Amino acid sequence: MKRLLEIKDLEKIYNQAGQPTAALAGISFDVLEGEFLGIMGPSGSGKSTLLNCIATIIKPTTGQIYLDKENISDFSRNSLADFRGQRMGYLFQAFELLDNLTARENIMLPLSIHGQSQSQQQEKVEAIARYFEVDDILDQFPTQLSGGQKQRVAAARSLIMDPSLILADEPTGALDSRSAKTLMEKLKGMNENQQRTILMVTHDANAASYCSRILFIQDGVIFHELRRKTQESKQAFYVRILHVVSQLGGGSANVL
Ligand SMILES: Nc1ncnc2c1ncn2[C@@H]1O[C@H](COP(=O)(O)OP(=O)(O)OP(=O)(O)O)[C@@H](O)[C@H]1O
Repeated sequence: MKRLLEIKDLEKIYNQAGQPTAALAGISFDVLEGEFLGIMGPSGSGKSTLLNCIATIIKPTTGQIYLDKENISDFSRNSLADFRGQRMGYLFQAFELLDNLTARENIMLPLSIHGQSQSQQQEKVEAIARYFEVDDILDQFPTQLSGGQKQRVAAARSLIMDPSLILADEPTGALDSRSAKTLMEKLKGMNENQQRTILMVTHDANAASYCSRILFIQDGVIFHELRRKTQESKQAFYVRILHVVSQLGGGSANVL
């Protein structure tokens, strides 16, 4: 399978009160097209820094990130914004919906920015809203929606441009377990049926058990990797994830 994302010797040094601190300490890995990769690790291990470097929100100190063989650290500001919008979709813990726009307008926003016709936009929005089971609330505003509905609207928005890569940072972090399950099943469905590539940072072992592979990071480097075996049940994979989590000294699914 094709390598969609290549991370090479990525280092990010922050200055903390005059002291250089390595949030990423030379991390390298690849993500294959169609993978659902989880990133787990203790608080402060560098997960968000890694995701934000890939999202081109922050610049690494050294190292390279290739998306589809293009070095995304080489992009000029304008092409970067374009690139971000079309090639990557983002899903965050805090939904990041615009409260003064309806669910429909929120989902449509990336399409409007990239100049698609109204009829094309409507069709696409309705299809993706049906998939995420938010088609009946499209004309409501975010403040009228439950947390689960908001996150499914945000997920629909992150996928509306057909991005090559979806970046998710704690997408279930603010959801109750039932809403989290629905969201994860929808994302997994997109991954399996449409070969969408997803990279997800999570503290939640249950959400992580939907992944095909998990990288555990600590002190800005990879210290362990788990791969879901062919035919392995989600439950059996979950138990293996918990085992690694407990070895890290957390002892509980939510401590990482
Ligand atoms: N803007 C910043 N300036 C200085 N130091 C930072 C900055 N952002 C992160 N750090 C430091 O970099 C390290 C990694 O932080 P990061 O947020 O990537 O970890 P994380 O694994 O995502 O943590 P959490 O699970 O708590 O969100 C930490 O030591 C953090 O204090």
